Amino acid sequence: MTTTGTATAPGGPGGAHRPLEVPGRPASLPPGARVVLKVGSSSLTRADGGLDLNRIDILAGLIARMRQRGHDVVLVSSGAVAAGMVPLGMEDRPTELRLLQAAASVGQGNLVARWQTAMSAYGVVTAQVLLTVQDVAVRSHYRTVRATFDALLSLGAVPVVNENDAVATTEFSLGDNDHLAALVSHLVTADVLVLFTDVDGLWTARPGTPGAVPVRHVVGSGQLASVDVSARGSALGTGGMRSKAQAATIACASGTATIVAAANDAARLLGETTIPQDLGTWFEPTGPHRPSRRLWMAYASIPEGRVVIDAGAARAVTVGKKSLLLPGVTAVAGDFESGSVVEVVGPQGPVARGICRYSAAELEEVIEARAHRRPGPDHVAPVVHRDDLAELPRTAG
Ligand SMILES: Nc1ncnc2c1ncn2[C@@H]1O[C@H](COP(=O)(O)OP(=O)(O)O)[C@@H](O)[C@H]1O
Ligand SMILES: N[C@@H](CCC(=O)OP(=O)(O)O)C(=O)O
Repeated sequence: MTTTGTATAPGGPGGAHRPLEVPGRPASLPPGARVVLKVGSSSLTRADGGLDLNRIDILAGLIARMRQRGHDVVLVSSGAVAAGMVPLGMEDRPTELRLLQAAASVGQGNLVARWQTAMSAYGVVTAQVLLTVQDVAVRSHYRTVRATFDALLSLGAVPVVNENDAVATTEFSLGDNDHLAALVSHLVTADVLVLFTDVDGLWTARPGTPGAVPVRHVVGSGQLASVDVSARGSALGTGGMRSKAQAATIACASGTATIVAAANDAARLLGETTIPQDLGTWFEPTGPHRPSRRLWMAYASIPEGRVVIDAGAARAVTVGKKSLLLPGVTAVAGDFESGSVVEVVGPQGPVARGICRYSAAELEEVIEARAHRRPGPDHVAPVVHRDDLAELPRTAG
């Protein structure tokens, strides 16, 4: 993790945050709500390339007003690659990793400098937080990052977060900033996640497609089954609407309400206390706020293997809220030690992640003995105890 910040903190909302319940589509941002704002590359760049300074200034002013109204705000800002393209004379977003890293290295400094200039004009202190996948995948790092965010928010600063693209590799990158914003929402126990983009929220198909209409309210990921998010995003964005729907599902599963909206509507959404009902797509939380260890296991950890289970065990784990027991395990993939995080896969796909109390070799021995109808090792412990298990939501696409 890399952090840099400007000098003086004005104080402000900050402090210990007790998560709020945000049911339905509220008429206003709940007082004291902790908000993560994510702005996509497409919303931060001008048509002719280069950063859209006007947009940054408008958003900075809105963030300052939110802080005055008592909200803690974390900003996840894309745009490093886009900001680096003009100085490096690149006309199109590069696809080669080393060129992406070069563009991001040039652009990130410029990007955060712009945010700092814009926010300090409103008296807001900003802090740059650049994260790598290891910063969230390794449990001890995850805890450290959480403590850093806590400290920054309690001091009244607005963290400006991005992936540390200069050192990210394709194998280990966090994917896209929608996913990063959902992870950051977990890290700071956000009440609301706002994903700003270049369209008015989620539509039944890419806006402009004949018959496509906006979806204003989503309750549960089942509703996403009939929505087409397959069209790719803008020339500068990475994940399109699919990654936003997935991020919303991940945030909502752990108590964070999510709105996907056009950055053009930022003033209507954040400038007043009331939230217009005809704007963006509101995703309702589908579960309560969860302890950070479970969130880390489910969404941030990198599983070291897979434990395949039958339909009965999948039901016991998901519907019955039970521990995973040995008889339900049908196969194992990967070479992991006991105590590793594994993905638990049912007949319909992944259902949970958890800490496995057996090594892959021990589980294989049990499965082998069962297949040959001979007595197996005398194990009694659950494969994954309920306390070490985190269910996964079904995500869009
Ligand atoms: N069902 C859909 N609803 C809305 N937008 C969609 C849909 N399917 C694809 N898109 C595309 O997703 C794009 C936004 O994603 P992206 O370009 O990655 O934005 P950002 O840079 O803000 O992350 C929109 O410009 C739109 O064309
Ligand atoms: N970290 C990259 C952005 C990656 C990304 O997900 O971009 P976007 O789809 O525009 O939110 C950058 O700053 O350019």
